[in-house]
Amino acid sequence: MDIPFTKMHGLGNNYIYLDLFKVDLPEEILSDVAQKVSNVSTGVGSDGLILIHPSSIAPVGMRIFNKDGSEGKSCGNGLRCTAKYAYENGLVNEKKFQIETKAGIVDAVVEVSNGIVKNITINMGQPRLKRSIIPMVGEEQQQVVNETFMVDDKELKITAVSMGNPHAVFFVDHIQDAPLYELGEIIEKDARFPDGVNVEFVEVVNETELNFRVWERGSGVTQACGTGACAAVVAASLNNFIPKNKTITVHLQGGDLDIKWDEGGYIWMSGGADVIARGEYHYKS
Ligand SMILES: N[C@H](CCC[C@H](N)C(=O)O)C(=O)O
Repeated sequence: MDIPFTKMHGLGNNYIYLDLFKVDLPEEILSDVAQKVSNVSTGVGSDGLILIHPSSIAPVGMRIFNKDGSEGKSCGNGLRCTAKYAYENGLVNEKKFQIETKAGIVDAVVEVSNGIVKNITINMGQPRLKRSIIPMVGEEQQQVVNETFMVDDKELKITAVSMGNPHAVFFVDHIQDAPLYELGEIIEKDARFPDGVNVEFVEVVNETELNFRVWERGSGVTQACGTGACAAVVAASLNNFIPKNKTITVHLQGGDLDIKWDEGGYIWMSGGADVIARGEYHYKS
């Protein structure tokens, strides 16, 4: 099956995007397509697969599948790329519009120059903080802020945040010392997270800057994670490392995102998105 695709990235967090306004794929092959197309040797190579699809509740919808074929519920970098694609390909004709995700509907605003989307701001909604919603085992109504979290014989301090997808945030003194490869996969698959978890290590540079690295559920280390950057700002604020309602610059491996947790409790994410290539993927089941 030959499938037209667009490869796009947000700060190096790259996905293969399929436009389901133009192609139709059976639900049962999506996970297999995600695994195969993401393979850098035998596929196109990416952090996963994103579907831009018709929606009955918004002008456009977005679904994300990780490199391992698992489906996530939201994707910050993916939402910025989806907004860019939707505007530049005429799926929407306003600069402000909504996008449906499995984590709920988000509001997008695109900044355009000569018909090209240069920057995208997304209202990512409100963070979910109760253990039962993260989800994380333990007292259901509790939040998880600066809690002791033992991994083998290592004592870590965890703050857990959901942006519709689960994030485990750990603060470190120096980002270059973050145990991304030693602990990323262990924590991702820890039984205390029934659905698995995205794992972020964060260094507080000052009260308006964070350094950030991520091990993603289902994809491993990526250059950037938009929902993770939102979770990092929420966690830093909950720990009183940074103020609320101020724009925080998050320095990710692939570049910077501006994030604000506003007085209404909404998280705003602003950053770029780029097209890498267009082509035709020869999928074999
Ligand atoms: N890279 C994405 C997050 C993917 C999340 C996915 N790994 C999961 O929740 O399973 C982002 O920019 O927000």
